[in-house]
Amino acid sequence: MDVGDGVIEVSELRRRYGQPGAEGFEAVRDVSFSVRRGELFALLGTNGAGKTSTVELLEGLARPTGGRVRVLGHDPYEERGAVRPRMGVMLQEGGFPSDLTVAETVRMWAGCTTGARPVGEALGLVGLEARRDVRIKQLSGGERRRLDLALALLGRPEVLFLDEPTTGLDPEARHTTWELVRRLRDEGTTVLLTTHYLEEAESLADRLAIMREGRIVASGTPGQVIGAYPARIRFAMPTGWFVGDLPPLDALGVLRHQESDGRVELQTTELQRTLTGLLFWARDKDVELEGLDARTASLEEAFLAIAGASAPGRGE
Ligand SMILES: Nc1ncnc2c1ncn2[C@@H]1O[C@H](COP(=O)(O)OP(=O)(O)OP(=O)(O)O)[C@@H](O)[C@H]1O
Repeated sequence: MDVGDGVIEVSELRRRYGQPGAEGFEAVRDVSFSVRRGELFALLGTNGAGKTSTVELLEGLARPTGGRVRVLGHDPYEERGAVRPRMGVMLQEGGFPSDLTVAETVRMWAGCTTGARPVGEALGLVGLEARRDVRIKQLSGGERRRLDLALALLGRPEVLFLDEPTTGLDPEARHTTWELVRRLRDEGTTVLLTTHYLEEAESLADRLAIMREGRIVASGTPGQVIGAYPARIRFAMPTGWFVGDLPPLDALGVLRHQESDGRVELQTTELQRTLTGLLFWARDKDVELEGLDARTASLEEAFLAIAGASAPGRGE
């Protein structure tokens, strides 16, 4: 993986929970990746895969047990003062004083932020201007999430860490947030995102990594990760014809096939070759493949195959 121009550089990172000397539990095991300036990198994985444990090390909230982290060229734990003013962090739980209003909260935060945006501008970014005088305890879960994002953006960060930023947002607010994140990325902000919404990762990420049991088990552009998984072709076998009447499936690049009630599903990593062979066969036999549907794997299918390959285990 490229290093050098990496705004975030992580190599052989490890994090163990528990008392030093005791066996404990290793939540991050030998993780390496780098994120370039203006790139949006998504870290995916099932619950407990180690995403938050990794991101907290990048945010300088804990010291790694092993390996190395650099953010903007600095060790985020040892040189926190050099890095913190240049990063924006949106944690999974904001935790604000519930009696303050939205505007008071932003103002309080601005007091400890260098070069903070004006309150109105920060709230405008996330569509909360109209809620500025509402107390935190009266906000909906989605509005609190948007306030979390406004606070993360307050200091115009060069690096933005977003830990499940759209959890609890309605579809419209989620799309608005995606637009905002895209705009920030296009303006040069480097973004590290964790999310359980695969559509979000597929739509936003320039590159992504999937974690399982503390390790990265797949990484690349969404297209590369998806491309490693078979495409599917589905159709109804024409009346009077059987799968055995098709050209030899392995010669068409088919990896697996199944048939049920006359519906056939073929899996292939060579979608064009398989589809062409199938369509030529149908034309030669002058039959129609009803309900013909051909599609590449989705990130969700790839994710389920990769991340769900075995149950999370402890103590390996
Ligand atoms: N303070 C802690 N002490 C001991 N174990 C912990 C601690 N924090 C997290 N863990 C364990 O480390 C593993 C990784 O947790 P982590 O929160 O990093 O996963 P995650 O991928 O962010 O999950 P989620 O998607 O649920 O947020 C889990 O098995 C979790 O139980």
